[in-house]
Amino acid sequence: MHSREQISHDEYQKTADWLMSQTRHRPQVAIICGSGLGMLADTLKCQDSFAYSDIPGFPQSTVQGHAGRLVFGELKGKTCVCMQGRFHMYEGHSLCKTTFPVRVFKLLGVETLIVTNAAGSLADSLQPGDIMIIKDHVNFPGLVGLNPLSGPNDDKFGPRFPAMSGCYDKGLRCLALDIAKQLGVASLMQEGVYAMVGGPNFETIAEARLLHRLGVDAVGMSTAPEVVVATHCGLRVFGLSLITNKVVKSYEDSESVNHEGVLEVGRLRSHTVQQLVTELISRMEINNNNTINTAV
Ligand SMILES: O=P(O)(O)O[C@@H]1C[C@H](O)[C@@H](CO)O1
Ligand code: HPA
Repeated sequence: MHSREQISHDEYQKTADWLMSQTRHRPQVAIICGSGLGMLADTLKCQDSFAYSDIPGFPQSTVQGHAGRLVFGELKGKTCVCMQGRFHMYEGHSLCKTTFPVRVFKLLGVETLIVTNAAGSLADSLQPGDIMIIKDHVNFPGLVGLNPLSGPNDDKFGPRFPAMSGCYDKGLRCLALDIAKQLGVASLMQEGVYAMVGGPNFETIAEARLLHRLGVDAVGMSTAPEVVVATHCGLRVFGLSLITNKVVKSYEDSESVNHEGVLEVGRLRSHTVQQLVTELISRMEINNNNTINTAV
C-alpha cells in the first residue's frame, strides 16, 4: 500500500490536457459508476469514449463489473463524463490514485460529481433493491489516517483543513427525493449514512453489529475518498448507494453475500437508477455554461 504517494499538479493537468485534446466535450457533471452500475454511461448521447489503458496517467480497473472506460457525452442538455469503473483501495491503488480522476474532472471544468456504489444494508428499513441517498459518510480508512489528502497540501486544489460537514449537497438530495416521488419509486428510496471499509472481504458478524450500533445504514468499499477529494476542490457532490444485500448480523443466519449477487441486483435496478440520475442531471442547475467546444 502506497498511501503516501504524491501526484503533482502537473500530472493531473497532463491527463486533463490530453483528454481535452481528444474530445470536444467540456463536462459540467461527472458520474462515477459503482459495481454493476456501468450502464449509466449508456444514456449519454454523442459519445467519445476512452479505455483507461489509453489515458495517460490513469490507473487500471481490475474488478469484475467495472469496465474501465471513460465516456464523455451529452445528457438532457448537460455535458457529462462518466467513469465506467472506479478504483478501490483494496485493488492495491494508493488513495491518491483511486481519486486521481476526481481532480482531473475538476481541471476539465466539472462542477458537480455524482457518485454511485453498491452497498450492503445494516438498517432494517433498507432492503436489497432499495436506493439510499447518501446523507453523510463515515470514512473508516480516513479516521485512521488513510486519507487521499495526506501529505503536502496542494493549495491549487483546496485548503489544508477542508470542512466535510456539508459534503453531500442538500439541494440535490431534496431534488432526488422529489424526482423519486414523480417517478413513483419513492417507496424504494430513503436517506442514510454510508460507511466505507477497506475490503476486499465482506464484514464479519461482529463487524456488522459494530457498524449497526454506530449508526451506519449501509456499508461499502469505496466512495468516501472520492467525496473527500471532490469536496476539498470545491465540487458539489451527490451520492447514491444501491442496496445489493443485507449485511449478515445474526449467527443464526445461514446466508452470505457474494460479488455476483451484488452485480445481479445492479442489473435488476439499472433502469430505475438510470432514470433517477438522468432526471437529476436534467433538473440540476449548473452555474457555468460549458457546451461542446467546436474549436477543437
Ligand atoms: O465500487 P463499489 O463500491 O460499487 O463496489 C462494491 C464494493 C466492492 O467493490 C464490491 C463488492 O461486491 O462492490
Ligand atoms: N459490504 C461491503 N461492501 C459491499 C457490500 C457489503 O455487504 N455489498 C456491496 N458492497
